[in-house]
Amino acid sequence: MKINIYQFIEGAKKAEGLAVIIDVFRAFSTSAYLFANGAQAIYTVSEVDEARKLAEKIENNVLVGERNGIKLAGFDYGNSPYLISKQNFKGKNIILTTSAGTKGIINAAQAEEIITGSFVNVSAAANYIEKKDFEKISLVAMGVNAEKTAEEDMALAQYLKNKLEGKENLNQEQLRKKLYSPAGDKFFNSSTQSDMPEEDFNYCLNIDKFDFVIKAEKFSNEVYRLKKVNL
Ligand SMILES: O=C(O)[C@H](CS(=O)(=O)O)OP(=O)(O)O
Repeated sequence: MKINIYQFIEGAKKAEGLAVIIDVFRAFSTSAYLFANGAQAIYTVSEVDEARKLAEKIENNVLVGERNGIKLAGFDYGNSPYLISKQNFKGKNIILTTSAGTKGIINAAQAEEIITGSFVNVSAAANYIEKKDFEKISLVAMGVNAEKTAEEDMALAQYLKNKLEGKENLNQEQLRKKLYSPAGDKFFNSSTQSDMPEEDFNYCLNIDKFDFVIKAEKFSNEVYRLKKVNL
């Protein structure tokens, strides 16, 4: 198995074999909490207008999304795993657009298969990858706004690579210490607590809270559908 680590949209475009699109803070941590709280499917789109248009076609939908971390006007929820974890989404179809994570999925069209990457289900992803036995694994760290390295996304890429290669990893305490600052700074700003609450930091770094994988499948040219895969 050959494992490559890529970054940003260009990295997603290069992804081959099995692609893991990584967004720890926060899109794919939030996605896991959405599925854990009953979401039926998550439709990911790049652009805000596309999300609004899709909402006219998909029944029983809930609009979730942000730009610069702040909930979008007219959307039901922002991208906070903590706030999402307080709601029941049983049977709901989520329409999700975020600054980095959802764009990565749309751009990984050359990959044979796409799953999401976050700490909350990293061991499930590793087990899934081992079972699937692809020759090429592409780990794509989406970064901040898909254009600047995010330490937490690179940390997940390295953690997953280490796991697949049977190497030692940081424990939860060490990981939280490493990512507290500057990576986690955005969660400790008193003026943005309603969009990026401090609880999000630990919610995103709760290693292996969930034992399912999130797989992305093409729904239409501009839309991928995420589904929960139990191992
Ligand atoms: O909502 C988030 O935390 C981020 C905002 S940004 O990329 O850091 O500007 O969006 P995400 O797509 O979850 O990385």
